[in-house]
Amino acid sequence: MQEMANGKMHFSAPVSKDRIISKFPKWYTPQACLQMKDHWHTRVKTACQDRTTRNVGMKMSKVVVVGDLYVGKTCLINRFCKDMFDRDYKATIGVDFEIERFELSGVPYSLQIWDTAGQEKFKCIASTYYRGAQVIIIVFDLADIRTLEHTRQWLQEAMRENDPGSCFIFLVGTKRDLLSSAECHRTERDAVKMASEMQAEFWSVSSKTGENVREFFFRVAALAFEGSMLRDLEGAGSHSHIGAGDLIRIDQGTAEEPKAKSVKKLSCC
Ligand SMILES: Nc1nc2c(ncn2[C@@H]2O[C@H](COP(=O)(O)OP(=O)(O)OP(=O)(O)O)[C@@H](O)[C@H]2O)c(=O)[nH]1
Repeated sequence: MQEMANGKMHFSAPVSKDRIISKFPKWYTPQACLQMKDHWHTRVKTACQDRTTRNVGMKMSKVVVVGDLYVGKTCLINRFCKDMFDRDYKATIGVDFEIERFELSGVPYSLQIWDTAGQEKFKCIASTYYRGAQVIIIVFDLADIRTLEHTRQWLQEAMRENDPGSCFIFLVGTKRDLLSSAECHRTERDAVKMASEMQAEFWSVSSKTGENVREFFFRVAALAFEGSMLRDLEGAGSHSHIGAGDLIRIDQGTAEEPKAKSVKKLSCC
């Protein structure tokens, strides 16, 4: 770490090369995407070139992953964060989280990714962690259409704790490796309709093969980062500055530093 002029710290350890995002990542399908542009917002681009922005500290957004049990939430997160896939099912008890570090257009940025339990008996605990999300990822199993039908309910529950105008919503179908291309096409058509209704961006992935997983999380990181920068810029008027929003403030020697790739388990047990 390195000390800043204002007494705050930022991480000096370089972000791993495969987490550097320089070009704006593309959507999965134009029929259900949150933004069709393929470049950073001009104000964000300008702010990223500013040294003050680059040195301001670590910005972070909260991402909450919800959906029925067994749809593959944990596997999705593990494929991206640890590049691993476990065939054996272990139910999430309560919630877990991972912190994943990125560098976007030269600016350090983190996603705090919350994995919640899909099982009914753990819902009450998991839902207490929904608050303050900048991104909500609703996961369903492409091979089990009932889980797509339940996504409306998951969205309602997540939005009960959040302001509709302040969240990016993603609808993600998992296990595409289990479907033939004709089956996949049919289910994706239904999912695109659902995503449009929810004003969500749709993605179709396989955590087993890794197909589209990295692309998906890069898209999440880019949209969340840009949204958070724009919020800061809007409030930048006379008092604020870039990074004032979700900046993690770390004073020298405190234990507040989130360890990259650290995992926390929180449960009722
Ligand atoms: N073939 C295939 N199996 C998958 C995929 N993703 C997950 N699975 C399997 O589906 C099962 C459930 O995956 P999990 O990630 O544990 O499901 P979850 O949604 O986190 O479940 P809860 O923690 O109970 O909410 C496991 O046996 C995984 O191996 C995938 O992309 N392809």
